[in-house]
Amino acid sequence: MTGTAPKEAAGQADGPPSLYAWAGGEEAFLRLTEVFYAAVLEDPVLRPVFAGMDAGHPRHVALWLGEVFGGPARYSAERGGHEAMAAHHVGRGITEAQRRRWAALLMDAADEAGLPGDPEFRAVFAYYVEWGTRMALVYSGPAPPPPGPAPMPRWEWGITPPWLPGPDDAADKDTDKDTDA
Ligand code: HEM
Repeated sequence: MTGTAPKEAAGQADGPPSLYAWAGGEEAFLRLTEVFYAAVLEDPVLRPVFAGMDAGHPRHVALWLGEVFGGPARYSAERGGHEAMAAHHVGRGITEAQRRRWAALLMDAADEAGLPGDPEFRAVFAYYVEWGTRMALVYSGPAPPPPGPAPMPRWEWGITPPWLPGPDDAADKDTDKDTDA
């Protein structure tokens, strides 16, 4: 199923809400990674990679994604931030086939977990997933970037902000009324 963004996330007064709020907050990211890793463990390409994963892994990735998309900095506080996340991928030798399957299953999981299906949200989501999986490939490969503190990636709406009804729409309606009268 594909969801719609909750109305309370609209936040017109202060500009667009964060991607995190638009997605549905902590609960939505926890749902997403739960659905995703259940599929990963059934998948012939990815099962061998994740067979021995930490039981808390889905939750940790939910915290990471939440922080990337503008939520609270919980991955940084609880799991060591970017440096620790990158280190989890070092030496794993992820293949392009595994990367692609990871990205494809996460997109499917976004549908199944009911994340917003609007083109703007999904475009930014896909942008991050493409970038993030390619970075995981680089870190897992033969010449990873040197370890060290690096800023947490933070994703915003960029050139595809969400569509929100604004004051201009209301003004248009008033004008129509005046014309009709
Ligand atoms: C946007 C892309 C990705 C994100 C956001 C991501 C996120 C993460 C995070 C946050 C961790 C550390 C979790 C913790 O703190 O315990 C992690 C670990 C890991 N990641 Fe990724 N990852 C991505 C891509 C990939 C890909 C493409 C693969 C392989 C196909 C992969 C394989 C792994 C593995 C095997 C671990 C260690 C799991 C464990 O033993 O607990 N990741 N990832």
